[in-house]
Amino acid sequence: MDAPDFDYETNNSRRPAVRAGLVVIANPKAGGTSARRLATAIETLRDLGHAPAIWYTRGAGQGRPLAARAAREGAAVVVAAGGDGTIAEVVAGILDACPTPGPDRPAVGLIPLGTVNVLARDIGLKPRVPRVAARVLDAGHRRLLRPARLNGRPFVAMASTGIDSEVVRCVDGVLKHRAGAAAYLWALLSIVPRYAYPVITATLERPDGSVEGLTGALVLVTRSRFYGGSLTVAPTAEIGAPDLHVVVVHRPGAVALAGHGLGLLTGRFGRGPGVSLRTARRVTVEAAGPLPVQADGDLAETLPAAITLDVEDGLDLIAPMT
Ligand SMILES: Nc1ncnc2c1ncn2[C@@H]1O[C@H](COP(=O)(O)OP(=O)(O)OP(=O)(O)O)[C@@H](O)[C@H]1O
Repeated sequence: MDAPDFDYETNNSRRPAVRAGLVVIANPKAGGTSARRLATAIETLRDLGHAPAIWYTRGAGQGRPLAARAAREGAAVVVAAGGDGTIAEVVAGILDACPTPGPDRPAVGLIPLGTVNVLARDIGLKPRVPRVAARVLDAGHRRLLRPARLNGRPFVAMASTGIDSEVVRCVDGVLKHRAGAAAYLWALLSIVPRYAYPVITATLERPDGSVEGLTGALVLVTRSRFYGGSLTVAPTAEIGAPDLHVVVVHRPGAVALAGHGLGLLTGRFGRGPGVSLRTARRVTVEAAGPLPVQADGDLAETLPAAITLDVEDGLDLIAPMT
């Protein structure tokens, strides 16, 4: 991202959240972000009568304490300007500051400026159209967002382990910044010839109280119906629903992978054999080794992992009217 258009000292941290109402937590390193787009969103908000405070992150993980501070200072809406990783940090910060549901818990808003932006796409908010994002924030329509937790850490779109977490581990940050989502495809193509498909076990606590064990080469637990942009992976998943959606890809190998890729592109993913789709309240994921786990596009953990959903974690998300 270019140097921010805003005066750093004036806009970062000086304006108390309670007077600003809207606090924008901006990740200046989010892929595809440009200072111009963020500035357009802020200008539009100001034209609409808002006086947002802009707080830039200065490093990975900073969105969480900044959002917690905004919530503690009385912000009505904490806006994540960035991608899914930034949204997850902002949500985590809000939940840190306001662990009990109630009117004091601020809503979360989005200015989607990331590389993939799964959550924004899921709610019908086009990435990188800053004026529209600002108008959606101004309109203030709310819907429920229930994040899940990966070993206690909130995520908003999905967590997974298998070849896609290896892709996240290997993706070239510079290429991601320049080429966007194509960098993930490039990383995938470079990994496929040498990838040793692991055996991953997922133990699901189903909504009816039963327990089911599934084994596969890739396990994905999602809040969103979308994957990698707007590709439908779990058609009945809903970001406010009280259940996790679990996708287990059973068959290892490049041919099976190509078939699943085609299924995603044609909207037929999961209809054939080789994939299980389930709902669950809690998922435990294990493998023989410490495989990487990605959450919302960032490396988050290594196995073993427990993925949970607590209905108390729900918060309002400012979203377009559907
Ligand atoms: N100032 C910063 N410098 C370096 N990294 C940062 C900074 N602020 C945030 N980050 C990290 O950048 C990571 C990626 O950010 P984010 O998810 O917003 O963008 P993205 O990866 O381009 O988008 P998406 O997740 O939608 O593909 C997050 O894990 C976050 O912790």
